[in-house]
Amino acid sequence: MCALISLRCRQLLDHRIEIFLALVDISQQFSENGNSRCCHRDPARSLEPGPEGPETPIQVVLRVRPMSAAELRRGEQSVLHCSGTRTLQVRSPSLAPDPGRKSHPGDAGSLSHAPAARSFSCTVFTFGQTGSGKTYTLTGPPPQGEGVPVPPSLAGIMQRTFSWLFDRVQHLGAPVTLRASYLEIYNEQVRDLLSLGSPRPLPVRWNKTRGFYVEQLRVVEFGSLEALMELLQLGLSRRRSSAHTLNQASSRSHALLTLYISCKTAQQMPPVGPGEPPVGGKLCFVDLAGSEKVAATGSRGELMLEANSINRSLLALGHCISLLLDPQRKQSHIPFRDSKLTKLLADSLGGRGVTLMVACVSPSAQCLPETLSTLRYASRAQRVTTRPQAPKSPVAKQPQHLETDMLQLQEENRRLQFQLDQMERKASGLRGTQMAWAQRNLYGMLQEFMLENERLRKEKSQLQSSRDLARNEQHVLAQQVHELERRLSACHRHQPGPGPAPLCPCLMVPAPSCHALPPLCSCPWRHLCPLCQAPLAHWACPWRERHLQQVLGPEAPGSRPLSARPPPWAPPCSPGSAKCPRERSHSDWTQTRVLAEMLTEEEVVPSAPPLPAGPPNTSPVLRGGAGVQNLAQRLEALREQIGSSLRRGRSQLPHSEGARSPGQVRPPC
Ligand SMILES: Nc1ncnc2c1ncn2[C@@H]1O[C@H](COP(=O)(O)OP(=O)(O)OP(=O)(O)O)[C@@H](O)[C@H]1O
Repeated sequence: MCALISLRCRQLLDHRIEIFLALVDISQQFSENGNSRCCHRDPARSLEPGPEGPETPIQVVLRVRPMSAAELRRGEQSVLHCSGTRTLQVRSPSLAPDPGRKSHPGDAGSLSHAPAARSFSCTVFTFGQTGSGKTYTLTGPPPQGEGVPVPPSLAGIMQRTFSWLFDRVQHLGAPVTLRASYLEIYNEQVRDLLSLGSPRPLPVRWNKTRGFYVEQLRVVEFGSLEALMELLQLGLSRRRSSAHTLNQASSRSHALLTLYISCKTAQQMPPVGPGEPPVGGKLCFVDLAGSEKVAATGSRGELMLEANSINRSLLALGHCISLLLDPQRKQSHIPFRDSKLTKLLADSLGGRGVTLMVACVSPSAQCLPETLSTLRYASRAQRVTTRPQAPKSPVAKQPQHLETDMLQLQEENRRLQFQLDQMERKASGLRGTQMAWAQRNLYGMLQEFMLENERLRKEKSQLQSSRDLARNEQHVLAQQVHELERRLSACHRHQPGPGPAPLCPCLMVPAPSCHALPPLCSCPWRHLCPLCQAPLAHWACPWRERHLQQVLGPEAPGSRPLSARPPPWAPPCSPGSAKCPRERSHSDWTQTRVLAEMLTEEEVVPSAPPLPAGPPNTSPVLRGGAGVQNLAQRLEALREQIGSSLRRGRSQLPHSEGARSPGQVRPPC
């Protein structure tokens, strides 16, 4: 026997445990043992851990068991020969006359193992014809009797891995929790091999975080190698097996033993629901039941039904593998739901784990067709790639993911329903035990659909209620904002005034009505005298009265009562005013101010009269977009105009006022 794998644990920065799956030189291990052979490619590249993340091919190795006593008794010949570590030779008169020929191109010879991969989730599974040595490879020979230990050289992969693991955990020094679960898939039903009572069928469920998992599966914590070995023996003793022509102790079920390795400290572990395995490293050993030709094994009745179920699930597995090989199909749907086996291996085959497959074959000439079929299977499987990733902690689901998941599940349900209908039609032609078996299976599937739908409905209602909550929260927030705004404006209203309003220096009206409305104040001379440019804050223009008369003519501030004057914030010339020869639109004026404020983000106080009347402006005043761009151009033009008009005004306002006629300095309006 050999040690195909060894495990290494190490503490990660994020305080979880990572498992390294290190493939060791299998050929050496096998030749040490001497009673079996293995072929693989490139054994030298074995111990270096590979990079995490990129696609990693499934590792496939081949094991050829020695001829059994029964085969020798029957006078069968051995037709398989390993030459070196890379080539399997087949000597079969029926196949080809050339004794040195490879079994077929690219099969055993191309069974390779790449540099070791590492991941949290590792799977080792054995497959091959019935009696080819799968169980033996994983668990070694059965104990010869009470208290007679199996020699370490004959121990199976599992026992070797267990002792290596304990060794490493002790050296690691960190507190580590080790747990195990052990189940079998018998006649498409999952049974817990570690259950306290008698094993009963358990449902397989799916969720985003865990993928497929078995509900209510017992996960047992263990602290010593002996305890783990006991769990293994307990499971092995409960597993279904029967005798047939090719194997006296043939396993009638697929068995999955899973070890969960996680950090012990509570704060380093995400919360785990009752019965859920902990998050962390995972190592799964899968002993597939052997494919069998019912005619060759002589199976009848119950045995035949078992064989059919085994073959069917192996077929589903093969189907998934071939789809996974196709890069285009890989992106689309892989029918992992077609059987319990493919569901539970979905993660290993198409997911985030590292997988090692051990193809087991018998060297007997009688088994050659099955051997070749196993080799083809292996050859295909080794081209399947996975992308190793650390499992994520079970965080709260994102609603949008939840919705997508639900849609996917519903789609699957529809498809499965269709299959179920078809099967039901087929089953109607069956009789007796076959009918009973078919009914049992159909009923199981139906039950699963119902449970899954129930779960879907629950998740949907959860999603709905979380949305309602969000909406309510939004509503409450809006109300709070509204209330705050209301209070703020009330505060402003009740603020004490600044005292008696000063008079507007230009029009001599009380300032509140003019200056208290700065954004809309249209008083054109609020800051600068339009004639001499003196700042209004220091209104000291010696010609003030005359300027005002010049600007306003007979409408000068002192010539009529305040009440009769136009409001100071109105544009100097009202729209449509007959007195204004160059009429400007009031809206132009306002528009320009709004725009200027918008562009400069400051209060804009006009420093000159509004625009001369031009073609009607149709562009709307918009915050942004083409309208704003047009207006910005117009504003620029306006500035130009104001500048030139001011320059002109200044040049016409020399310090000797006698050089000027009154009409000359009158602003445009
Ligand atoms: N490497 C080996 N050395 C010696 N004997 C072996 C070896 N491999 C298998 N055998 C023997 O071959 C027989 C069949 O092995 P095993 O039960 O492991 O086959 P299997 O593939 O698991 O069959 P099944 O699919 O029917 O369960 C057993 O008697 C076992 O002891």
